Amino acid sequence: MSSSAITALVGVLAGLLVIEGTRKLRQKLNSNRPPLPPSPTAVPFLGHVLGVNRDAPYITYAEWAKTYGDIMYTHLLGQEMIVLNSEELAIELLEKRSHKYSDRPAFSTTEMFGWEWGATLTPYGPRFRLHRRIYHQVFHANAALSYRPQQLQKAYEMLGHILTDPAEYAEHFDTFSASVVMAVTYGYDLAPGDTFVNKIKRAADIFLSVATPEAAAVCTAFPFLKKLPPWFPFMGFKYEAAESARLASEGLHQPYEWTRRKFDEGTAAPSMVSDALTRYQIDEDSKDPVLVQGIKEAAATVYAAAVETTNSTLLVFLYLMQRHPEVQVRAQAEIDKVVGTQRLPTFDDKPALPYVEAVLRETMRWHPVTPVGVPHATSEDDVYEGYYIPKGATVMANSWAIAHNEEKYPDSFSFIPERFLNSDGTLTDDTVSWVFGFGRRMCPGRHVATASVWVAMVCILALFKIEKTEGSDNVKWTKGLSSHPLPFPCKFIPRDADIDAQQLASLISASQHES
Ligand code: HEM
Repeated sequence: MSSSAITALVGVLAGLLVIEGTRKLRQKLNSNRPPLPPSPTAVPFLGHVLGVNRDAPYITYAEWAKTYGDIMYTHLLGQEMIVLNSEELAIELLEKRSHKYSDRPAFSTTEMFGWEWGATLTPYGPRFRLHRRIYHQVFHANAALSYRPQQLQKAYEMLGHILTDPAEYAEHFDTFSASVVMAVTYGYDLAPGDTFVNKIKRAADIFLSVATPEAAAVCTAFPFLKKLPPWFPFMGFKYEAAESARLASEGLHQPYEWTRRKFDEGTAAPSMVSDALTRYQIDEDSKDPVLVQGIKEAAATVYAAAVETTNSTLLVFLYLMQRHPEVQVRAQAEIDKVVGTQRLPTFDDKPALPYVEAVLRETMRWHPVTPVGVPHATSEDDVYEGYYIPKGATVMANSWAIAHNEEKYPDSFSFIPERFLNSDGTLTDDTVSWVFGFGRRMCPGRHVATASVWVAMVCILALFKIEKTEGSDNVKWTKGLSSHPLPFPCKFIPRDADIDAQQLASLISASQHES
């Protein structure tokens, strides 16, 4: 649903909200509870819908924090929201009181788009615990080490694709991110152009671009909208919802069934799904349908949660590199000293490359690709520092505001990897873990994610110099829950002018011998 459609809908239907808003307000005035957190002035009953920058709400919230403080209350068409604008507060509530703050808001559009099974959206309860158990078993820090050979292999393949076809780098990033995820989740070896994952990708793309929180808020406030046909004015998004629902259902079952077949034949490569089938001794799906459904849900969610975020981080990295040749020079000097020029980097080099790690951390800090994280929700009422936090409120930790906390990150809009280095060149303790969220919902794939982004970055820096070209300064950024630059023109110049596919193959072979 477009922004103008939402605004028009809001205008037409505002009157209905007045009745509902009056009822809620009366209820609130009558109770003896403590005050809500500070809040900007709202349009009566519509809330803050008109004051929030819809393309980048996190910027509005960070601005408001200067006046109202780090904890704020807002509401959007009756949906109450608490915005946390500091890392300390997010830890205080989302981690230390995680038993109350680990639910997810019930987006009324989720089911319409066919994503009601998504682990990222699951309410805090038994299904959530099953998903998290499966994730923990396969993605905890030590388990994540076992995926490094696949990650390295896929990064080397990506270098070959960029070398032969640099203009299509965004597609190569995507293939890299998707192929790591498919290997890790299903043991599936994805080739470029492979259509196996297109369904879940398309379903995730539709959901992320169309099922915005604003569309959800409108449908929640006016449930009858869900019943209107797609040809009804402003309801065009329902065509996309129907397509998303069909694709999401196929994406939920088909990749699982592929791995199940391989598992039964005894030819399945190690993966999250085959690990779960072995661990829970599921020799037949009918033996424990609830568990099998949980495995399918956890696995299919990984694709949606991992590909876009990994890919987005690589696009931010590229954007920063073409603007900061001095950072490339320093990183490449470090790589050349440790790795040399007769092979490519491997994970064994990681501890000896602190500057490259600092570039990774500064990239994730400079522009968090999920700027308001993924919203949590409260499952109970709470009181914090005298403020009332209602049950059912959406709670957002504003990563954007955390990234731009000038006390912790001075000159925060500048890209300065050195901020993560001590004076002796070793790394500081700040791993920017907050970009992966907080508490019981914190990203379970963070160890896999940082390894994927690190290996892709270090390999690109080892082989190429990235330069601006015409159009490089005209970069557009995506809007919504996930934020990253849209592909922009830039040059990948091989650092060794003579390198060709054959020489790259020799470098790869020397590196594999080394690792
Ligand atoms: C740079 C890449 C990534 C970033 C920035 C990122 C960030 C996040 C964030 C902010 C959340 C929400 C946390 C919260 O609610 O507090 C999340 C959730 C999640 N992430 Fe990631 N993620 C990345 C990559 C991955 C990867 C590679 C995987 C899987 C291998 C993954 C799997 C998940 C899942 C399943 C959830 C939902 C967890 C839940 O709701 O309980 N993510 N991620």
